[in-house]
Amino acid sequence: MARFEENYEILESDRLGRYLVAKRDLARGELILVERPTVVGPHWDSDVCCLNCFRNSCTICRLCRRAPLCYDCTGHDEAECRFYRESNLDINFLFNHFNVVTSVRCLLLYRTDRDRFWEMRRMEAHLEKRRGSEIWDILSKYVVEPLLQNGAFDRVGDGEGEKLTVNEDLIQHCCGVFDVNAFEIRGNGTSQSVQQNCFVRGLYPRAALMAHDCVPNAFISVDGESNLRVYAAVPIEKGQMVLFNYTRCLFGTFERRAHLRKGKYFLCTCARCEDPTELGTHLCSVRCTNCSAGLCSYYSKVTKWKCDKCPHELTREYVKQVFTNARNDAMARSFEIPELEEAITRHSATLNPRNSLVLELKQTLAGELRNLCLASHPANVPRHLLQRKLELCAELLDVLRVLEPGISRLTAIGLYEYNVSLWNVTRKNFETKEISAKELLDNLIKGESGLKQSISMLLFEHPTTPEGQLTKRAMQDLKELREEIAQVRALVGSNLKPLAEDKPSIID
Ligand SMILES: C[S@@+](CC[C@H](N)C(=O)[O-])C[C@H]1O[C@@H](n2cnc3c(N)ncnc32)[C@H](O)[C@@H]1O
Repeated sequence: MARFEENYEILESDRLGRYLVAKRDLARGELILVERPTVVGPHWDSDVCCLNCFRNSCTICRLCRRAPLCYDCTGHDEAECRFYRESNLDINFLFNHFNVVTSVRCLLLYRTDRDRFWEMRRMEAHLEKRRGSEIWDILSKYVVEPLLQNGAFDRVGDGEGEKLTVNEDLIQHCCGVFDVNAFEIRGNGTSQSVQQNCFVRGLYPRAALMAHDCVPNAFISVDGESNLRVYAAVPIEKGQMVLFNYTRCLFGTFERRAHLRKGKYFLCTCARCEDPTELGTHLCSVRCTNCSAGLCSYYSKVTKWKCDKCPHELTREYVKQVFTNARNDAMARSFEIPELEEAITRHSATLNPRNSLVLELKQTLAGELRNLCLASHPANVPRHLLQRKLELCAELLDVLRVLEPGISRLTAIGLYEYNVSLWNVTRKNFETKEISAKELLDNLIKGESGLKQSISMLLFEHPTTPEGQLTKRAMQDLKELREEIAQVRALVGSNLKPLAEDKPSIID
């Protein structure tokens, strides 16, 4: 891994703490670093699951007689097994207190890898900001107390010289380090069917040094062995910070800032957060009630909702009400297409068609249309629904171009969905003779180019993740699309007509 050190250096400032900076110009898609995890473990709030693969557990380890395992796994980490075996913990301890698993793993580093233990101790946990907070009290009850009351760590460090004093602050530090720094691990190689309520996270001390920005220039992927790779999403010049988005790209500024303040303990002041229009995307803007052509955005310096077309200002109460209405609808999540359409129309009128809450409804709608297409043959899906999916994807891609430039998982998915819909709509238009064979060919070629662009981004995803599965499907689609292009090209070339009647097989 040493060779990656020529890619970045670690700097430090009062505001950011430690952060990564490019040591040389990095090209789009270039690998910046690879890191194996210091600790991988379930979120403290997860359901009981296999300690080896995080799938549903149904048995226990034959050696320590405490660790939950699944049918396929015969053991778990050796040091962890020894720890539970030698402890005086009740046989049901982990079933009653599964919340402790990841903290125990952090503490066991003291036995297994002292350097990594001290590295973990050095990581930012925001202990003082968390002390006495709601999360502190919850973790005291569910993690700290079970470990201290049961004397679980009385013997850690025995036989290795120094004895580790495990107290409340140390356990809270382990929890804080995970909350502030850990990356989610989705469907890694050993946990293909990770159960719904087992949220697995990994600690990567080097990658965790990336500072946050709401428009990142780097992205990550995690492979089947839980190794994490950091890539440049766009070209990064020497001396620029390597920036990762800690929160959700399509959240509006209020939600992003709240999420970062609550979970990462800082107020984000990036260019996107400081711009009332969110770089022109208007994700947080509300339609003006005076001129209706204008959009009102929040100017935090003067604490006012001001219109961009007229002198009108909205009251806080009004804005709060329209946001609450839309949030309630987004949370209620009706999956009926007509109801989603109705909610989108209603909230577009008060917020705006690109407001993050409306976009959330649109994403749900696009997902429903996608399910419909998957459940039936494209030929049976009404054209107006395919056309609607196209519009929704195009709108989402427009926003992503600004907020997640370069290589992006969301863009890759959007491009895939857009181009598959384009393919299907084009076929239908040709079937009904609304377009010529030449236009069919042009659109198929356009779809091929979009699909290739999507695959070029999806290829960064590990095969066992949902996006990895999508890559496989997209490659198969590309193959079929190319075959179809070859057939249509031959027909256009030989000038056969009328194509729709003579060659229905091409579009079936
Ligand atoms: C994952 S850690 C990053 C490493 C950390 N800077 C360190 O020294 O260990 C996240 C923490 O870094 C700081 N941080 C990261 N990005 C920031 C930003 N854009 N503005 C302010 N603080 C930031 C915050 O303290 C945040 O809780």
